[in-house]
Amino acid sequence: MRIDGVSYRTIWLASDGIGVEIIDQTRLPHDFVVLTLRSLADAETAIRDMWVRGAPLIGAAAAYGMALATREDATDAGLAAAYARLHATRPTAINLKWALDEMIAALSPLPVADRIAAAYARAAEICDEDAAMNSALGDNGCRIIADLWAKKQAAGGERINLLTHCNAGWLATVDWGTALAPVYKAFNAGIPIHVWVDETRPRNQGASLTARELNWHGVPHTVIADNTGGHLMQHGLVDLVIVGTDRTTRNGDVCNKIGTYLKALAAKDNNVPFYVGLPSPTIDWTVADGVKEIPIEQRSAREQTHIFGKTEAGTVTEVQVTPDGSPAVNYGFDVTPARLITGLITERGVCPASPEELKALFPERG
Ligand SMILES: CSC[C@@H](O)[C@@H](O)C(=O)COP(=O)(O)O
Repeated sequence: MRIDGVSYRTIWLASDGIGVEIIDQTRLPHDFVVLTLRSLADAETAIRDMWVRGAPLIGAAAAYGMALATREDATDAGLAAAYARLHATRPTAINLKWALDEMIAALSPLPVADRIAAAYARAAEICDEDAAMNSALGDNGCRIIADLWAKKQAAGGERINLLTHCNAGWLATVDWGTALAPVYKAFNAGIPIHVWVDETRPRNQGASLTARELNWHGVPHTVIADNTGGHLMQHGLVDLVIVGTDRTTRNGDVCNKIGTYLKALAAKDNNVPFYVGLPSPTIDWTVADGVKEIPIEQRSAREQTHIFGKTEAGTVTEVQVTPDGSPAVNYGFDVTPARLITGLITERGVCPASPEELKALFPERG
């Protein structure tokens, strides 16, 4: 992703070869701030407090967290303690556990003295693999958009209108994004595309992050209140929905940011195709029924009762939106059952959301 002519990933090794640099996503969209993580504790805080967020980026940050941890204690006991601390930071995105397991598999067989270098090497590989998978799934999703555009253009349409929820773009991954990778590929290929951006209360990942990155890339978009999508679909103003996912079960149930399920219901009722973009580390092969089995993160009620914004004077500040004393609850995710999903867009291709089709695409895992 390029910002003001400079190419960025969302996470990279600092020039000293030790620290890990990230973009502080809590400061976006108003301020672009790069932070350096120097310890296991820094990585833990960065994930838990959502300086970095989005399933694939959480996994990449956890991998580098393990690398930082090896500098503090690379023994088996040290690795196990680091695994436990990082694993406890956020419960829903399965990429976190996937990346930690990858790191343990790479490090455990090695002598302790070799583990620091190996940990940094595997973390860098995980980042490269994420970028490559997302690029490939972007190509696969772009073909869906191109087909829809060919039909719409033949019928006299002027542009493709795509709706997305939360931020499943470049900022949620190492590069490209998941739901937004097909958008960037389509835009780069000259397909006229416009994105309806759900604001995504309570943390506003749509309004603050998706809008920010589409804006950086020059993709036409419009931010909408979370409840607007159904109305737009009823009036033919949405050609397709693409969202990301924090965990997809082997049956094809999709867990994603709270509110995704309601968009899928509205899409089904209006015959709007509803797709999910996901790199394969987001599939949890150990889980079948997403509603019953996926742990749903509950975050601080303050994220619901308060909101950040920029004043006319240019100061970023937090204000309270609820009356004093009103309780609030903050579920982070919900599960969209496979029956509501048109297709899963992966790095290997697009498949219906079913156990048989997922297994056929990933025979070595299923
Ligand atoms: C490629 S990202 C897919 C999901 O991780 C994304 O849509 C999402 O729900 C992110 O949630 P967040 O709570 O911001 O980490």
